[in-house]
Amino acid sequence: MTTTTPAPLLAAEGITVRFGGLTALEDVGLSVTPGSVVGLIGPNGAGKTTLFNAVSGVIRPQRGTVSWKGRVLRRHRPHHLADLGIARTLQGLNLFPGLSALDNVMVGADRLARGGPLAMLTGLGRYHSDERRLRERAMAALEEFGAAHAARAMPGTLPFGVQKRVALARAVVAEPELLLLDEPASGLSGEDMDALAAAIRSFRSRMGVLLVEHHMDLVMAVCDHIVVLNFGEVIATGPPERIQSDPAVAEAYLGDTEEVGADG
Ligand SMILES: Nc1ncnc2c1ncn2[C@@H]1O[C@H](COP(=O)(O)OP(=O)(O)OP(=O)(O)O)[C@@H](O)[C@H]1O
Repeated sequence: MTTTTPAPLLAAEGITVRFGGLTALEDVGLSVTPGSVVGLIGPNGAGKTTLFNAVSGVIRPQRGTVSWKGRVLRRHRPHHLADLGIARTLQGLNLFPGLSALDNVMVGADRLARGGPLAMLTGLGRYHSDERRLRERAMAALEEFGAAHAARAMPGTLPFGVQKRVALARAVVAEPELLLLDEPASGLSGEDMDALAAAIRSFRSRMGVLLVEHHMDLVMAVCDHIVVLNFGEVIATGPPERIQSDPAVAEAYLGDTEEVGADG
């Protein structure tokens, strides 16, 4: 029986990033195929955020390429991601403080709106013809993440865990093909953490996921494939079981505040 690996949605190859004399990444690669959850882990300062930023177009590597569906992205910037079909959540929540939770999610649905974000917010353009559809879709996204009760609330009045659910709803409401998650578990505990794990697992049927995360329980529970960085280089790749028993990974984490196989 032959199995064919699906073509990657996202492929980063040979990424090298230097900040002055410091090499943050040296010849690093990873890929995310449709329906897979890829974890990017490593001790503090390993280069995870730098790679996330290179993939997102926040920084431009000195060497290497980022490809989307086989096409090299030469000058992409973060604001191009939505049009490509890529969504991301950042360590900060980045919710608009003056908009209700529902309106925040509707802004995320902008890719589906013909009127664009400005038209949607100001009532101009085709806002009215699209509004009900978008509102329903945004509400469904809030429901999916257990935050429908917060729809009318301003983000600042909501508990942190609910704000994170709103941010996640905003990221996926436009049905991206790839979701980039930067430390989504930070600041979460208990029920919120379980809900996040369930949500990420459920994404498999709809999109690929790249997860940068310190919380090892979450990484091991939801990832299909893990890439481990240390001092800007890939030191291990593979499924969670293999990573958990890899001596090089254990050694990299020695002395770090995070322990592989334990809570982050
Ligand atoms: N803008 C910058 N200017 C200079 N050095 C930087 C910059 N950004 C990151 N670095 C350095 O690059 C290296 C990799 O940093 P990066 O933030 O990517 O690591 P990380 O794995 O995300 O760490 P953490 O888990 O602590 O967030 C570190 O040595 C860091 O100090």
